[in-house]
Amino acid sequence: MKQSTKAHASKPGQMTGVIIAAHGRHYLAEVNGERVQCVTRGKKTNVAVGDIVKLTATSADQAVIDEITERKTLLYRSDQYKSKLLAANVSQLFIVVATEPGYTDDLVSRATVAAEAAGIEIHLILNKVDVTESLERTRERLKMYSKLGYPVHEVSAKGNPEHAVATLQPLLKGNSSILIGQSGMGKSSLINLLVPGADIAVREISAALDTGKHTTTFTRLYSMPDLGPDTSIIDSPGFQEFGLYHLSEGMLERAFRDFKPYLGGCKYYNCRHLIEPQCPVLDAVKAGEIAKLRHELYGQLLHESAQTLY
Ligand SMILES: Nc1nc2c(ncn2[C@@H]2O[C@H](COP(=O)(O)OP(=O)(O)OP(=O)(O)O)[C@@H](O)[C@H]2O)c(=O)[nH]1
Ligand SMILES: [Zn+2]
Repeated sequence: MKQSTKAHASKPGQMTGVIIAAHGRHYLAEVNGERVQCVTRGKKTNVAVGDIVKLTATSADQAVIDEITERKTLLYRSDQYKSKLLAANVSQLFIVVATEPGYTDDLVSRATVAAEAAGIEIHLILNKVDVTESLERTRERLKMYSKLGYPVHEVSAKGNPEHAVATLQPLLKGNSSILIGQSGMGKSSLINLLVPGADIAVREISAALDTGKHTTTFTRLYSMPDLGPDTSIIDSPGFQEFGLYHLSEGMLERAFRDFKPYLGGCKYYNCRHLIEPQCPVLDAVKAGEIAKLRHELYGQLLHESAQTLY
């Protein structure tokens, strides 16, 4: 999106930075390669990792956030009560799954729906392909996603790290990406391969934000200057749930890529594709063209969307 330079011209003393970590109302921004602690004005917590912000310095290494510049994308989750910003301005989402332990289709599919709704490209990474016993079964399960057009990249962070880097680096180059995954899939192992020094950076960020022992519970952004000036990767904590209460009915049906060919053909203009007669979406589920799992998740998300209290 083109932005008028005038609207975003900096005031005297103002700096532009990117938010690289967030913890409560405390943020860390990177400004010309330097880290600056910053806070919002008032009680606002509407800043996300990846946001480009205008800052005014309050001391040598502290600042206040004046303005969030227009976001290209915003990825978020939500529960009944409020939404939780995951990342701003990312162009692609990598969902890490593994041969072992097993991943949950419900969570993977919810992540795809969130990304589709936000206009973010989706890739899956199948890690631990060295675990051969469960490889074929996992590949079979993942066909549901490759059929939707989401690329699945096979790697082994531990078994063949060079291959993992060679596979993923070209995909990251020039893009801002976010990695998500359930605990145990090997996301940290992959981040450490892709971002040498990530461990040290996490400790430094944690100290700067004063998060104490909770070193892995916050989202952080790593610039990857070796891959170009606009390359970055966001690491987010593992998750057990992925609420999407914020998506309206209309947004939901469009966020299911598999529904697209069938939308618009329903007998009733306000068809919810649940029990209505003459619904091509339901026909496609019956015919096996849309996976049952995906349609069930759609039904569940519609239900959640009706429960929103905010
Ligand atoms: N066999 C095998 N094990 C791996 C591979 N990658 C990671 N692991 C192991 O899987 C376990 C989990 O890896 P992590 O990188 O900590 O996983 P994570 O997804 O960051 O998990 P959390 O830190 O719990 O969020 C560790 O014991 C790793 O050694 C792989 O390619 N093959
Ligand atoms: Zn319908």
